[in-house]
Amino acid sequence: MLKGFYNSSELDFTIPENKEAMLKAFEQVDKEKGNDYPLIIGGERIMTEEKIFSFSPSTKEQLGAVSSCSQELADRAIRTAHNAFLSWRTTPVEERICCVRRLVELMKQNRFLLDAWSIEESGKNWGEADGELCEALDFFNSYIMHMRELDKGLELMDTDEAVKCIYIPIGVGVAVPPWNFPLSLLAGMVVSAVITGNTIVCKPSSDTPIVAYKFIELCEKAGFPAGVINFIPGSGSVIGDYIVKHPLTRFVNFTGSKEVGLRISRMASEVSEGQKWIKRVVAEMGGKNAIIVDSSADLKRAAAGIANSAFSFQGQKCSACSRAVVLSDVYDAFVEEIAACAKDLQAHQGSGREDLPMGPVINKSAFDRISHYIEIARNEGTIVCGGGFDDSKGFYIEPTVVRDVAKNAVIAKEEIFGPVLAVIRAESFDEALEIANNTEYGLTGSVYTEDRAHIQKAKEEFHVGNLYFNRKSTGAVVLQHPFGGFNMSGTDAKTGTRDYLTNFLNLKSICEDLTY
Ligand SMILES: NC(=O)c1ccc[n+]([C@@H]2O[C@H](COP(=O)([O-])OP(=O)(O)OC[C@H]3O[C@@H](n4cnc5c(N)ncnc54)[C@H](O)[C@@H]3O)[C@@H](O)[C@H]2O)c1
Ligand SMILES: N[C@@H](CCC=O)C(=O)O
Repeated sequence: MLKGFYNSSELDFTIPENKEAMLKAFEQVDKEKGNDYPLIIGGERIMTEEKIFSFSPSTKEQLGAVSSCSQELADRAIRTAHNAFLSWRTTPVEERICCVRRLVELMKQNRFLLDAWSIEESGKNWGEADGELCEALDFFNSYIMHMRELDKGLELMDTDEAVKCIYIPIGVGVAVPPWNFPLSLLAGMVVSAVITGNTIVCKPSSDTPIVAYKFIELCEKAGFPAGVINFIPGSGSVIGDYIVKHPLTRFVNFTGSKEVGLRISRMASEVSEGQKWIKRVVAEMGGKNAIIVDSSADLKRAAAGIANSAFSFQGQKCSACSRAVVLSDVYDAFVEEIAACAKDLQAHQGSGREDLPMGPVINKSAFDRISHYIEIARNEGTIVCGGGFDDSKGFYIEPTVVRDVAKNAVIAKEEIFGPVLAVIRAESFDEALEIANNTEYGLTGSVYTEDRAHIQKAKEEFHVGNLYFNRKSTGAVVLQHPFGGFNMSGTDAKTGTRDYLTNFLNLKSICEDLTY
């Protein structure tokens, strides 16, 4: 069934033409700086008095402003999406797919500009930004393939009656993505909704609204009818609860923190006046991911993989490793290796535009939260590398390695979402597994080992949605490593898969007695 699907390849920025194209895209970003972006409801562009300002985390420079949606306009967006649903739901699947295919082409044509805006707003480096664009393309291509299959309905038993069981769309969805994958996660939410025949109201993160707007503009150009995709940046506290509780909202697709995910889940379970359905919620949330380093592991390889998992994009991936659980007999040797990797990264940190291995964290509030955890770390272990932070020019935090952290320490239990790694000692492989599982989360995990029996044991007992061996815990690739977490990490929706699309579909079983 996967015949014909291929993963998109990331650009090689050592090729001069690619580098030049990227620099040109930054020039274009500079020209566009300071622009004002509207809401888009039913194809209409609406400017509001209230604004959300986007800032570069690398330099603190203001990049532009987007209109901020009120509850009244959010109501209009949901009603508009509801009206658009009445015709979009019966639009043939191949017509919907045509729009998505045009979107794929438009994304490719606008690749450098999308990458550049993503770098500017989120502080990621070039490779991370382009990797994200590839992930978005992979989502689209996988959803095209899955939708064609789903459109055939379920295979049923032969009978004298005419029977079929078909997938039908369910209604208006609300997409609430995070800022850390401002393009791929938002785009995946939008396209999974509309390719299945639903309509969507998208509320981007207030940290990355411009790259979101650029994507929605391409959706319009791709030919999705007005009202099918609506764009309403807004504050979570002003319109967040409102759009979740709205009686015409049929499903909510959320990715973000545990706190907001649980709030959405609670709000969505309450029935509003006039509501005729049980709302569906996809909520992909945080992690406190562990990588186990076994006695038999290649320590250099483990340290390199863990440094990449813990510090790339400044530890701001839900899949990032924030706990290294290391067997006692290799503990000291491993700490030396990981500290050396972190020191090397520390020397290569700068703005997103400089395209270095490490950049800034997203904003002042993240900077304050992470630096607060570093202060806690000083009392909970020994910092062997990093520990410094500086927000004079942008929001920079050094890659920080903390050794001798107890398994129940605060920095071993809470999601920090920054470049801070706790190194925890385990006396046996069984204890290492117990420590790895000892959080409320269950998103990603990895084990570095050459012991087959330990690999087998971890396959059975390491309870995470994405488990890896002898590699980093980040960088899931669509349809190679379907992504989604257990426990408080979320609903395990596994983006990119056929199962994922069924979150947004009903199955209708139809039977006709032919003897009548
Ligand atoms: N599991 C995954 O696949 C995955 C992927 C990326 C990020 N994450 C998690 O996301 C978090 C970081 O992202 P973040 O800081 O954007 O998370 P967040 O929870 O602060 O915000 C996520 C989104 O929710 C919106 N929001 C806030 N309050 C709301 C409300 N009351 N109602 C509706 N929407 C509301 C925000 O504006 C934003 O668009 C981390 O915890 C990270 O682990 C998880
Ligand atoms: N899917 C991404 C993480 C997304 C969350 O931030 C990875 O596998 O690294």
